Amino acid sequence: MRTVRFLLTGLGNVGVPLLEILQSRASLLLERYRLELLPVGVADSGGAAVSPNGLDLASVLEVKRAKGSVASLPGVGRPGMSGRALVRDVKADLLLEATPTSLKDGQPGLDITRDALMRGMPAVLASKGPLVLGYAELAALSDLESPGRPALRFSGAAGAAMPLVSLGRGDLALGKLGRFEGVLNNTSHLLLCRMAEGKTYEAALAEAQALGIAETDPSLDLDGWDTASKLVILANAVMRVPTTLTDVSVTGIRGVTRAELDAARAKGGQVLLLARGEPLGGGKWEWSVRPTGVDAAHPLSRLGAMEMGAVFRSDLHGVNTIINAEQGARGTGAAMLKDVLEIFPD
Ligand SMILES: NC(=O)C1=CN([C@@H]2O[C@H](COP(=O)(O)OP(=O)(O)OC[C@H]3O[C@@H](n4cnc5c(N)ncnc54)[C@H](OP(=O)(O)O)[C@@H]3O)[C@@H](O)[C@H]2O)C=CC1
Ligand SMILES: N[C@@H](CC=O)C(=O)O
Repeated sequence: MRTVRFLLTGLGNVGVPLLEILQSRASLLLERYRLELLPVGVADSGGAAVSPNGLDLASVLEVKRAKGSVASLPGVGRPGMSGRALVRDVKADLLLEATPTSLKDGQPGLDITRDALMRGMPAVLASKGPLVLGYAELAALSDLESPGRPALRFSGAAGAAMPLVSLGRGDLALGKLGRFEGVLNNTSHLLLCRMAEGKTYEAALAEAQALGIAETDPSLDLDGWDTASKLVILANAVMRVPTTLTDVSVTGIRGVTRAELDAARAKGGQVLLLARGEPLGGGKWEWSVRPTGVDAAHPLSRLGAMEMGAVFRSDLHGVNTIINAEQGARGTGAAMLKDVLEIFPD
């Protein structure tokens, strides 16, 4: 049996289900992969909890379900201890990062991830900020560009449970990729669908928040920036084109009218917040995110309210369309654990 001691920063809609999966699948991990994942440090906005022998998952989950901080846990709580201090001071084999995304400075995830990689600790990210603002730097610090450096994985950041990074980087290897299209943000898609059904914007956003899929700052969803972030991550990691947010033309869903929604539905399609990458030749691509009316012939035209999807076109592999129906953020936790299994293969 192998024991991997891990740190988890961020214990919200993603971090909590991740720990729940670890609890419910602990015996499967042991039986199938001979792997024990031991939480030795966790952090939220109030501080941290640390135990070199392993934290009691039930107590961590109990305090988070009660909306408390792990810093209050008797004996192990460290009020005010930051995620960065956790990575610096606690001996561990792996970082799992799920703090809120900031597209202004990538923090706190960017510093936390950089510190972990520089300490030789592999990192698995759900947060997008570090990748969107620091992809080149983090790739150079990790196995993505520097063989022998610690691993950096981020399946959950670029499409939650939809395995876009694995498909694009792995299964479509050697293909010359053509136009990419994707509905990469569940919250905005749910809002567009609910508005087409006659629901209010506010009610639809409340539904997304109750499901745990809206960003901590939901304007990232509504204004297209979460979609653009995922597109930037895919551009760098899958299309392998150095790309930043300033390369993406971004329009969110706030200006979409009921008439536009009705017109698209009348043609058997719908309005999608579509992320698009268009190869222009010579290694250049055009990137955009904008509400787009698609007709019935489009591969994503029948996407349900709780679905996201993407279309990869490759000269070797043809057209691959992937659609994922998800209920909440649990799939992101599962995607992070898939990344862990990739880093620590049997
Ligand atoms: N929700 C989803 O479906 C998905 C989310 N993501 C990404 O995953 C990340 C987490 O999302 P989500 O769980 O929904 O967000 P939440 O807002 O639900 O949770 C964020 C967590 O981070 C903690 N936190 C906030 N600031 C700090 C800090 N400075 N140091 C340490 N911990 C901190 C919060 O603490 P406290 O508990 O005290 O508030 C909370 O536990 C985001 O970057 C998001 O973009 C990726 C894919 C899907
Ligand atoms: N806010 C995002 C969560 C996953 O990245 C979404 O709604 O898709």
